[in-house]
Amino acid sequence: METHTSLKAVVLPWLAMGHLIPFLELSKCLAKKGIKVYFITTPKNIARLPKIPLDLSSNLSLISSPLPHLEGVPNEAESSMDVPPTMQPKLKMRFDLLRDCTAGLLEDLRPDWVIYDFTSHWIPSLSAKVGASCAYLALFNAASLTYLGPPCELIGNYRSTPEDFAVVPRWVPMEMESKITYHLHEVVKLLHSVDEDMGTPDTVRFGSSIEGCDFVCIRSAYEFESKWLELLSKLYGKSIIPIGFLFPNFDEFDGGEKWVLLESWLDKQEKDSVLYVALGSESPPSQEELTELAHGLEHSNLPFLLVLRDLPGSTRFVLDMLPNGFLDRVSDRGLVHFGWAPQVKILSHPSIGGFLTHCGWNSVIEGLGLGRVLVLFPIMNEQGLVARMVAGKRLGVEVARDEPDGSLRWESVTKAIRLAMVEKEGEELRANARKMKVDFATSSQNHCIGAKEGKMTASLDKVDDTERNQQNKQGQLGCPTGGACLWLSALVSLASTGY
Ligand SMILES: O=c1ccn([C@@H]2O[C@H](COP(=O)(O)OP(=O)(O)O[C@H]3O[C@H](CO)[C@@H](O)[C@H](O)[C@H]3O)[C@@H](O)[C@H]2O)c(=O)[nH]1
Repeated sequence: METHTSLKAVVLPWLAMGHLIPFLELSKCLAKKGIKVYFITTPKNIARLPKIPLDLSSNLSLISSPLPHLEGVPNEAESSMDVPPTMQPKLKMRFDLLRDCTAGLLEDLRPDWVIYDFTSHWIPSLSAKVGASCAYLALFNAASLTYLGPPCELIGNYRSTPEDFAVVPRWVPMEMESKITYHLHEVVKLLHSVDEDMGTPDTVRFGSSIEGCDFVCIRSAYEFESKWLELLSKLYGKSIIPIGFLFPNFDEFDGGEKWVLLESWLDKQEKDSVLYVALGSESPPSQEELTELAHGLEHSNLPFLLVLRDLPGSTRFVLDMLPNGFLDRVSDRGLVHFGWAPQVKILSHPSIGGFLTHCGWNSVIEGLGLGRVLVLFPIMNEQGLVARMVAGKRLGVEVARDEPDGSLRWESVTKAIRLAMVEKEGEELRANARKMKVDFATSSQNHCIGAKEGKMTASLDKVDDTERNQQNKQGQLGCPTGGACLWLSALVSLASTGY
């Protein structure tokens, strides 16, 4: 195995479980390659992460960086799952207060590379000060990122009305025949959640992160969305490295006592019979959504495992938001789990057949990576775009909502669940999803077939630095300069050879 013992990388994810987990997976890959990795996050988030495998602990250090206080954010809130959606922008402002402390750490650690998330769009200038190169790790898929647009569009915020967002963007060529766009009601909801006084908008964070980096790593693969990856590279004017799906190793997750109970219930169910229902870490359903979801599950007459968490900052228990008598009526075939659930372990159980998901990219990867057919139930962020992409690939079915207001009826929930899980017309979806397990497994093993099959790997070793720089300027190769290429080639070889 090729190793890179002299290289150091600092990794700085956003404070959200859906970001901490894949950043940690990438860190583990790099540590396996002999790169010394410093993973920076807050104390509470460190405690939430799976244990670092012993054989990697000498190369992978978790650095605890306490969050400074910010008025209006509870001191104990260290992750997006600790605050309601309305407080997310404030949590980002609190995260921005880590800038000085991060600058100090970079001075001390003197890394070759910094790998950062969209929230820390201030990393490129800090990296430059210590002579480090930087890579932005994008955790959306390429189709969604393409829809969001190039950095100038994101920073300029040129799309301003809901209607602007409900059409396929002008930079997506007609021949792509894309149907990936937001529904009007999704945009209205998104725009309502943006408060002008809440610091740097997400669009600017995304745009500046893309603009400032030496290259973009993306959690996807060429086999899955080659056309989107190619278009995105053109749009960004720099190359992007699809690093594969970073599928988490579920053996490393300690399910604890919760898992013992869940497993014993799952063991009693028939193979492929149970629908797993979970809505991620930061997308709480509204009262209307939860009511209709519960009635939809009830009327489906199928076994299910529903995961719910209390809304952060709310005085109301989520249990009290369920319809009266629901738990009793479904007790013979449904289990409701309250609190954080060992999701990857659950999804890997043979009795799980399908996954009703909010379409967070991690959940979609985890569901498809285990061959589960998806029932697509987007709630916020880019999730509507993910739902349309996955439905377009015939890997799942989206729960229909009423236009124009996006209201939900339990009948649509029941219909989508039954189609995906048992109806004859859903057989193609189930077969396609099962096949994805094989595709994702191969891709995870190889850690980014995309890069292997793409132009990057081939080009890298053949061009010298001058040529690279020229190509880089033209946006053809996107290879960072000088010694940085060493690290990049480590990443690319990691991508192409697996570990
Ligand atoms: O009870 C739980 C809840 C979540 N998870 C894990 O937490 C992660 C959740 O990630 P994801 O499914 O992507 O959901 P969110 O964290 O809610 O997603 C945020 O981050 C994603 C990646 O950027 C975006 O696609 C979403 O829109 C955004 O809301 C996954 O690994 C889950 O396995 C658990 O293990 N147990």
